[in-house]
Amino acid sequence: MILEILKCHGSNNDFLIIDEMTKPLFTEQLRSEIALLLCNRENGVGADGILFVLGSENFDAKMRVFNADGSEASMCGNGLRCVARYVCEKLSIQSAVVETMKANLVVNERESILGEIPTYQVEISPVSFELNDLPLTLNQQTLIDEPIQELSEIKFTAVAVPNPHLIGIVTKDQIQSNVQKELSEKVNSPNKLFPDGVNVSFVKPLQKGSIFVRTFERGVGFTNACGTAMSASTLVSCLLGLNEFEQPVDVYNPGGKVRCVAHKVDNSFKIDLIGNATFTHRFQIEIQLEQQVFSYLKKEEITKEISQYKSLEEHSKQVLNEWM
Ligand SMILES: N[C@@H](CCC[C@H](N)C(=O)O)C(=O)O
Repeated sequence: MILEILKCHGSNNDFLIIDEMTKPLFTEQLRSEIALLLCNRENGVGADGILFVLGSENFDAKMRVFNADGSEASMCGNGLRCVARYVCEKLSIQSAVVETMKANLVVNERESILGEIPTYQVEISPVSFELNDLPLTLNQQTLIDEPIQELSEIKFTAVAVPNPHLIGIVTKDQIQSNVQKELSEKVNSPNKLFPDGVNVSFVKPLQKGSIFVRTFERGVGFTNACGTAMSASTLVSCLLGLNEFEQPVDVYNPGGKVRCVAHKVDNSFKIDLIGNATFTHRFQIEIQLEQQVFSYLKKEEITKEISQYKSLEEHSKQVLNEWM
């Protein structure tokens, strides 16, 4: 089978987009196997995940997200920005609704966050602090800024947006230590607390209106950034009084920077995630699904977009050098 693949990234969290809008091409099992084969950084194309873009009966498109280990996730914030751009450009529209596993989400083209970098805003919702929704097996209903005794002394907040996140506000020393890796590996191996695993973020407040977030992603490991994690971290920083609801928060990450706005209406929450949607490569591959092998027929690097994004990487590095 011959496949066209678009490689893209949001904050250097990179994905392969496979277009199934005209008709579904794969079974569930095959999507998982393709993710394992193509995301491999040694002998695959290399990516943190695959975004399958499908047609939708009631909305503009549907997104399915598979992690590099072949597991499916209910949501992907950085990936949704890339899918937003893909769908808007394909349908010649500036705004769309994309169906995801648990919600139909509004996405919009936005003015660039720096230079001419293509920028999209996506809605991150639904949000739940109920432990059953992650799931996190503890004898309580929610976990807001509290340590989990079995894990560590760090205080965590557990939130589903709707994929599961564990967010800890930490010091610079804790970010630079091995603690996050050890703890994340524990909760993403078979364990009683998080039967489905969890994305673990360490958050360092920088100054009012800006935070740094580093995330160990379920199904991948440390990535340059995780969009749902940065959204969840912004929300938690507002809930704990470090930042303000309805005000933009600059979220720095090892791959760049995004802007998030957390909204609270009565007791329900949602977050806007605004950031780059950069297309870096176009590939045509021939894939033999039964043998699980592939070869390249065409490779094209989109150099203009790769160099446009460098300005944001530089800006982010400079800011982090000042503050961290
Ligand atoms: N990188 C993504 C999240 C991808 C899914 C996550 N690893 C999970 O399993 O929940 C993002 O940008 O949100």
